[in-house]
Amino acid sequence: MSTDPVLEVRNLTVGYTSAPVVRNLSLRVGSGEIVALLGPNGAGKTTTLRATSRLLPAHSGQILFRGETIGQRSAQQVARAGLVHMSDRRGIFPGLTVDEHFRLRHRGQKIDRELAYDHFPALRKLARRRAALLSGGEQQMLGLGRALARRPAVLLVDELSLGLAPVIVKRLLPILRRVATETGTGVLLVEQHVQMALETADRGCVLVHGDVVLSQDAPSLLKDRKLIMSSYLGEKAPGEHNDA
Ligand SMILES: Nc1ncnc2c1ncn2[C@@H]1O[C@H](COP(=O)(O)OP(=O)(O)OP(=O)(O)O)[C@@H](O)[C@H]1O
Repeated sequence: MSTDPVLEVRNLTVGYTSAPVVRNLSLRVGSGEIVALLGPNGAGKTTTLRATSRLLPAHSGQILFRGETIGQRSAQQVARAGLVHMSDRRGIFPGLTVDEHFRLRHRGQKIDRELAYDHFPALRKLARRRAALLSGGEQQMLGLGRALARRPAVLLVDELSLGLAPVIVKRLLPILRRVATETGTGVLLVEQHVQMALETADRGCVLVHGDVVLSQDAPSLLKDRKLIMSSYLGEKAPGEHNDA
């Protein structure tokens, strides 16, 4: 894994009104690195991702993508340049088939359909099925397939696990790991399954009330997972059998 930063967030302050939701947040994602952004509900994780992909204007701070500031660029421009945001809404069109999703351009950008199927071979036999009829896990594969087929330099993933059984998330996260390691894509991952996120990630940041309270390598955070969950995430750590 290289440590070249493909994404750097410096002193980001952002919110929806004059009151910031996230304050002075700084983080770096290296080439081929997965960074998990953890935190309780309402901590500002989604807001951070939205500001990073320019969907939400920052109050202050800098976002650097491949070493260049993107503060003046639109969300569309940064998406085309390779900073891809996979939101919790997944970008699924219920009336379109799987294959149509992979043929459809994304903001004018062609999608590598074969690459999408290579990542998710299970979708080949569902090619003609409309997205509305797919299971939640299959829909997530479709959204992730579309995102990965654009060969992102940086991928922002918001709640891969939303509405899905942990067993499905457990199958999807290794695909992210493989893509990051093999292609150098840097991944910023918001994930509610703390154990699984840290098993996949290289590093983790814990965000509480808009402030980064902890930033460490994933194995160290995993060791202290129970303490972190009770101290920062406002919940008791579930037994291994529940979360693994
Ligand atoms: N569009 C919006 N307008 C106003 N406030 C918002 C908006 N979206 C989010 N917020 C507020 O900003 C704060 C941070 O929300 P955010 O969605 O970033 O948190 P989160 O850490 O992703 O939480 P969760 O884990 O519950 O998804 C919350 O208090 C939320 O109510």
